[in-house]
Amino acid sequence: MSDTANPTPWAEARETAWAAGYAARPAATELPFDQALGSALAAPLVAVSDLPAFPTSAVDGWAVAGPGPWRIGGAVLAGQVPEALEAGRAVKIATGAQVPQGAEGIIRLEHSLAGEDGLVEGPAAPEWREAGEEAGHGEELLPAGTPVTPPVIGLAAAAGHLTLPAHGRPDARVVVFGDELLTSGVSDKGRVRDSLGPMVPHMLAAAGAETGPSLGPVEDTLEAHVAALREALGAADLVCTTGGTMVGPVDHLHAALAEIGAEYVLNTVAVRPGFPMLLARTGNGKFIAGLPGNPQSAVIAVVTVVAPLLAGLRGLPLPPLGSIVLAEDVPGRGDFTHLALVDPAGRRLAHHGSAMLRGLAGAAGFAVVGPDDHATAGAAVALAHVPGVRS
Ligand SMILES: Nc1nc2c(c(=O)[nH]1)N[C@H]1C(S)=C(S)[C@@H](COP(=O)(O)OP(=O)(O)OC[C@H]3O[C@@H](n4cnc5c(N)ncnc54)[C@H](O)[C@@H]3O)O[C@H]1N2
Ligand code: MOO
Repeated sequence: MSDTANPTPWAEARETAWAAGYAARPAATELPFDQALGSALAAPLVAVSDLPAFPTSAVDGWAVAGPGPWRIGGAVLAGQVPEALEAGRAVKIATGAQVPQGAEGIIRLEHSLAGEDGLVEGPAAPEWREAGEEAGHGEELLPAGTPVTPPVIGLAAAAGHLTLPAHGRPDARVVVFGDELLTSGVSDKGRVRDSLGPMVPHMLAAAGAETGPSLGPVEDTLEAHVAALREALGAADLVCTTGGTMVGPVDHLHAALAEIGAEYVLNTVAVRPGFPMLLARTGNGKFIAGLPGNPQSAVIAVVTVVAPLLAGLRGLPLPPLGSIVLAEDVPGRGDFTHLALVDPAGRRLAHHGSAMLRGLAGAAGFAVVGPDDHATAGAAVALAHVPGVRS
């Protein structure tokens, strides 16, 4: 818990948001692969058969038994169960086919000489994968806690599974506040285009949430804010609001949170930009992340609060920070953390004002300059990734 006079240090805010999500993560259930993707294994992954389940040819060739030359008889294709091979016999075998019992070697097709006399010759070697070579039946393949990535799904399928024990994907919705916002056309006469409504849902999806189109812009009255929050919370585990985090004449977020009985997990963070962000929890355990209205500050709130919270809700560890070598000096921001936009070469981007998205659109992420620090060219500093932005 914090108050605006006592903002939470940035690193602590990430951990607090993650811990709140982890404590509230749904019970693990057996989920189809596509729903388990992006979560963490809630139990070890175990092989349901030997892997491979039978000796499997690694090449296209001739399986042979006994001393050569060998008399050719038949073929064994992938998917078939071959008969045992007698000494002096050769059978054509495909890569991936089950090796017949009694086979002592396989001659690669390109190394073989098959004559019109029905005999084949060539160097025979045990070019197959033994049953259980990769894993034995019942063996633990991966420990609980392993992030479910596409290769984990492939391995699970190979090992005989149809589902994985994992934490389901949280539902998240964006609610955009602000009478001044337009959803089409160009900014003019005091009205500006809503840039957060079209952008933030994609970041939530990249951070592991199930999401849909943003709601709003919501009228700048307390009643409309409360109604929009209630509507979004009816369908979501996490509601991300944009704007209204400060104390301007039409900033109703704090009053709306009080009205619905939500309690702060975090209220302001010692970071620039992004200071007025917040995280609150409702009486029935749902979350509201208040993203500041300035677009870059809103993204910093996604990085600081929302991505760690979603990781916790999926049973994953706190998203790790990367690292980047700076190509130029980056000043600190006093006793606040400074999140500075840098490109992949470690150069600061122009157009990095908190109301701007131009720098962010070309960035590798945010270089982290800690409180009371000043980072110099050549220094390696932490890099905070933006969900959906590869770096
Ligand atoms: N007296 C003070 N005023 C402000 C302070 C402060 O410390 N004292 N902090 C500034 C900081 S830092 C930020 S960040 C903003 C946060 O304001 P709110 O979260 O209340 O956001 P709004 O006032 O609603 O909007 C701010 C700004 O962002 C534009 N905006 C809002 N939503 C969108 C959107 N969806 N798409 C595009 N642009 C958006 C809005 O038009 C405003 O220009 O407060 C400062 N003020
Ligand atoms: O912190 Mo505000 O979020 O600087 O623009």
